[in-house]
Amino acid sequence: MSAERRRALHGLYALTDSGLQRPQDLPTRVEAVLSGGAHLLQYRDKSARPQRRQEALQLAALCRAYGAVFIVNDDVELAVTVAADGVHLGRDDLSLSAARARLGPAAIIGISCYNELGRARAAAAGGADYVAFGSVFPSPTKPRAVHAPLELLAAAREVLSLPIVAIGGITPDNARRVVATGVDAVAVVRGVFGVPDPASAARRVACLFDD
Ligand SMILES: Cc1ncc(COP(=O)(O)OP(=O)(O)O)c(N)n1
Ligand SMILES: Cc1ncsc1CCOP(=O)(O)O
Ligand SMILES: [Mg+2]
Repeated sequence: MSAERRRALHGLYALTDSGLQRPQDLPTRVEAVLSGGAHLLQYRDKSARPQRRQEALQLAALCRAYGAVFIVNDDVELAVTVAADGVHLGRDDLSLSAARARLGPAAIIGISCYNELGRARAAAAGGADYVAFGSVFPSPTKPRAVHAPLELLAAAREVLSLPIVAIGGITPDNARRVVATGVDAVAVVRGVFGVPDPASAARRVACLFDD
């Protein structure tokens, strides 16, 4: 992986949630998080609302303006439509190989590995650009997520050379302990979008990483 791509997959990775604000407030909230220093943004909307395309296009433009990476969750066709930088895929989504065939070699493809190192090794061997482990802490956004403890993140860092993302229950108050395991990025929903001041929450997490 190029040094430039490695640098891009580093720092605060903010994930949207359509339940956390009025639809008309989403771009302003995202801009606040980007201005606070998020390096990556994932459009994560589990609904089938027809506005998804328009929202994703708006967020893609904002990310371009801030030099942030724009990732679409689950939906490879939406990623193509809005010319996203890549997609994030879990076990219920399209396979890594099918997504790579559709998106091409330049696309960033992230894979959910839950608490399974074996799944991460397979993703790395299959050409994933990053792997994600979680939930590190209990997550109100995904209450049934399996637990991926800090010790697993540290063990993953020892054996994996591709970028590692930690997710689940991460907030400005606990992110330092997660970053200390050596992960490349922390993925956060409520810790930045579920608070009154998203820009300052984002700043508090982003400043834990060297730039
Ligand atoms: C960065 C990141 N990590 C993990 C996930 C979870 O993906 P998945 O397991 O497919 O669950 P949903 O998010 O689709 O509900 C993620 N989206 N992003
Ligand atoms: C998508 C996902 N996968 C594991 S936990 C989680 C949700 C993370 O949201 P929050 O940062 O609000 O805990
Ligand atoms: Mg998914």
